[in-house]
Amino acid sequence: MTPAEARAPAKVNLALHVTGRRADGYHTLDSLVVFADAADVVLVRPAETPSLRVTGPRAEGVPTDASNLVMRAAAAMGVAAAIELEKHLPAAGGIGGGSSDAAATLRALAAMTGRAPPADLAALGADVPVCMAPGPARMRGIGEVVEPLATLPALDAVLVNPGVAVPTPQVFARLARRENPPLPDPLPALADALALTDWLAAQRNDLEPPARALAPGIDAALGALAGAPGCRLARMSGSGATCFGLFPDAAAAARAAQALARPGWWVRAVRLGAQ
Ligand SMILES: C[C@](O)(CO)[C@H](O)COP(=O)(O)OP(=O)(O)OC[C@H]1O[C@@H](n2ccc(N)nc2=O)[C@H](O)[C@@H]1O
Ligand SMILES: Nc1ncnc2c1ncn2[C@@H]1O[C@H](COP(=O)(O)OP(=O)(O)OP(=O)(O)O)[C@@H](O)[C@H]1O
Repeated sequence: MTPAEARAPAKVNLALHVTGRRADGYHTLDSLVVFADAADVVLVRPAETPSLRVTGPRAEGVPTDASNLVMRAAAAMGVAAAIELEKHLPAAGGIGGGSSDAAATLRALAAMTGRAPPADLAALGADVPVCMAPGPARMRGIGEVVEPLATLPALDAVLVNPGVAVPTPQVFARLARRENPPLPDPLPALADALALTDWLAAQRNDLEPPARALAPGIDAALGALAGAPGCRLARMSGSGATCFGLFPDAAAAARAAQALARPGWWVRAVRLGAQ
């Protein structure tokens, strides 16, 4: 067995409609998901006993014990491995840090051992199924129903995390309304980035109002993005607090990222949906 590496790209919910709640308390979603060219990196090596080392610029505060989702992913595959997790993405940030790391671990361990990943991916986290093959997708159920959208146009964006960790369960618990309209079915044909952006403006992230009530820093991030020259749409991803702004091209996104930089904020110009 030789070591293997996998990238764990940031997940962005371009739209996130909460459509109901199941008897077990999990919410049903209808979400348009894309991935960014900003990522954590997972490296796995064969070992007698499982171990984890967390490195990188965003390692602080990330669990290094069995509660880390990469360790839970390895345990679910029944593989003992020495894992190195290089953190670049803010944790508890609404861009699937833990879920994308778990999915990357499963891909790396599958490459290292030849074993198949476990069948019940959602048991590791509702975002793990969509993170298994990172690409544009419509996600439904509680996250286990994933429909790839190969033709979705790529977008130039800026991600802003205002430095507040927002626990996902608290955001769902504060929803004023659990039954909301789903995305249109089927989705319309969206020829280019501008058509996609215009259409997205009429969709929602239903978790944005409860997250804003919990973490006022989100208002500041959304306001700053919306006021950046060229920004066509500013919205929160997942359960927050990371927000994204959509821009006409990579140069406008890069200029905005530079202008938005401030202490305590994580700001990145990214390309969404072009993996
Ligand atoms: C909000 C999203 O980020 C949208 O992509 C995800 O659905 C959250 O995915 P995740 O972080 O992998 O979520 P999990 O770790 O499975 O769940 C964390 C908590 O969020 C709530 N949760 C999550 C997903 C879902 N469909 N309904 C929920 O109510 C539950 O309280 C759950 O205990
Ligand atoms: N590999 C990991 N990276 C980051 N956080 C992790 C990891 N494993 C476990 N955690 C824990 O999970 C919690 C948040 O996980 P995660 O980063 O997936 O949230 P999120 O980005 O808000 O997810 P989502 O976009 O699905 O709402 C944190 O409290 C953190 O302690």
